Amino acid sequence: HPLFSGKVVSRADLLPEYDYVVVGAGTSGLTVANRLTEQKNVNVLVIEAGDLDKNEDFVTIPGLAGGAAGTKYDWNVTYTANEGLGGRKVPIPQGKIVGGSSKLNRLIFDRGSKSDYDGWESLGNKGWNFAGLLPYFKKNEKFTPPTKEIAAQYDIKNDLKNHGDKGYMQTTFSPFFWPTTKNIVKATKALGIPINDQATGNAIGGFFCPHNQDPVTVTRSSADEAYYDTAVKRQNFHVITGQQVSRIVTKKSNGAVKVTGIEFASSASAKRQSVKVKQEAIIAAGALFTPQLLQVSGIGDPALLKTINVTTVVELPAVGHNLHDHVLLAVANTLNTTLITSGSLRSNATFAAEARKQYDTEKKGPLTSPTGDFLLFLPLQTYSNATSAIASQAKAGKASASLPSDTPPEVAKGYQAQYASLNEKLVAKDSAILEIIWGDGTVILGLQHPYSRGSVKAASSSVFDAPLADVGFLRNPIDVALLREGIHFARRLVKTEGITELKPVEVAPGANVTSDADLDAFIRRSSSTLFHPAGSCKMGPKDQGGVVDSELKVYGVEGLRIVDASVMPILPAAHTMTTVYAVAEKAADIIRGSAAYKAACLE
Ligand SMILES: Cc1cc2nc3c(=O)[nH]c(=O)nc-3n(C[C@H](O)[C@H](O)[C@H](O)COP(=O)(O)OP(=O)(O)OC[C@H]3O[C@@H](n4cnc5c(N)ncnc54)[C@H](O)[C@@H]3O)c2cc1C
Repeated sequence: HPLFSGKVVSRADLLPEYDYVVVGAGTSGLTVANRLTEQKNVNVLVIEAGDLDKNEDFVTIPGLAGGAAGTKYDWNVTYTANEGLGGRKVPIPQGKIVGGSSKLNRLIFDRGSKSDYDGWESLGNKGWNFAGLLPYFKKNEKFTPPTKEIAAQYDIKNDLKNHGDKGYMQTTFSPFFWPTTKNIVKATKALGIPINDQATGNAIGGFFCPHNQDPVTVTRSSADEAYYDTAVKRQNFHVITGQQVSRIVTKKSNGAVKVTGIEFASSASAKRQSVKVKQEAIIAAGALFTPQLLQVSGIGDPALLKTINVTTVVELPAVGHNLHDHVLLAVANTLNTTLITSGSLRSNATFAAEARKQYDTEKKGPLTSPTGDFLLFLPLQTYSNATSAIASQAKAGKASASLPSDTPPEVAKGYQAQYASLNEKLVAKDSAILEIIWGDGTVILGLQHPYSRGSVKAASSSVFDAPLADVGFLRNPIDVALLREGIHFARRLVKTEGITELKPVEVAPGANVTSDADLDAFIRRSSSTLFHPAGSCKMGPKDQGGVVDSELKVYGVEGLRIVDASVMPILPAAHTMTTVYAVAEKAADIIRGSAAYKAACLE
């Protein structure tokens, strides 16, 4: 085809012009593109840098989930050297594939608490609260309750009114739980921690966690199976793969800047090609690549743009700031038990072969489980006795301790409001500070409301040079204190009835590591990512560092919206995929309610 060198997946003809061009066929991009093409008079092109997968086992089989990280389906990028981690560089997997990171992830499908989303509204985003998002959480999913056996064994009850049954995303519980899940549930009860249903807005305490997997085929349900497969036969839904968007093309007239096209290429040296945008460009390239694309297109901080030789089109210094991510820290124990554990899949070839046979023939057994069947999301006062000491430390501290030194004033002002909200979360009972993922002796701690912030900066004027993403982990020492308390809790947990019978012996950091100084050194030496970068083009008032308004429109540019993880003003205490889908479903409704969309439908 004369217009492009990549592959148009859905149709052989790329049109010169589309109503909507979506950048990135990932979790959010496919959701929005699917919903917009439900109206057949509107046409949409999705441009994706990666390719379609070939249904490899590591993509489809729940027990192998996460296996696509580090492959050609991953951008294989790394956060920049992190001062708070002693200069370490932490790899951050990001999907480069149709389906985006929903093809790489661990299938944990959970919502945050009501307080998390209500907090978005309090930061100046009208209508963005739990009640406003609930219809979209439901719209996304087609929920199937657990099998009778699992429900009975674990006493899992789900109120179906909190779930969707018509969505494209298949969600259910895996039909196999690793045996020591019973031990962690028993210990949770012994500690007096309540077990709730995460879908209700009360994702506090313990909960049994659904996964985005199909209950019949027992394979991953990603944005690809859910939103691409169901839209691909529509004549008005076009997808082109293997093409990286290199620039958002804009035009200035009468003082206004308007998007007119999208430019793309298959490689840094390939010829740039472009399509025209009739109504809007919708950016869904993820929390690291979306701000980079804006910057190389001249939308960002003039000081940064000057250093990379890009002419400023729209002055928006907040682009790329407020990047944050959940911090992961593992406290590891060996177990002495006759129960089978997930490590057997790697260490015992006979066991692994039997598990594979069982999966292939019956769709049962260990490979149906991505693990993470039971999670804990704990308020500070549930896992620590140091709440008032840490709350005083935070109150006495300066918000600026969380921020890079070159933070623009409006971003710092917006963060001041976040800091106040984070301080409230420290003492709240309805806000989780720490996640615990039990992995057969390994207690994974996930810091849910980190104080520290970083930024994404384009490294050059070329989108083909990986962006410089400084996630700023542990910049603020409060984050270290919250994790230190987490280690103390992990130790208490394994000394609790339920876990004691597994005879745990701590191997990392090791029982002899007890002083604050030694624990802090371990934390800085070992922390990494829980894979949830967000916030780098946050939704919020412009004078508080917002990049998009509450309709997800980029300030100062007509015809440009962002719909991915970068718009979250502050991370919820939850894994991020489910929230990304809800935001994208809501985004599609916002766009469909717009005058431009309605006018296009009438044409
Ligand atoms: C290893 C891993 C494990 C995770 N585990 C979980 C989990 O178990 N549960 C959970 O809830 N969350 C999990 N997450 C997080 C979750 O998957 C993400 O938050 C979510 O998928 C992000 O969606 P998105 O739409 O913002 O970006 P993505 O889904 O990453 O989509 C972005 C898309 O844009 C494309 N793109 C980028 N730049 C360009 C460009 N210039 N031109 C064209 N295309 C471009 C990318 O290739 C990609 O396909 C995990 C993530 C990872 C990486």
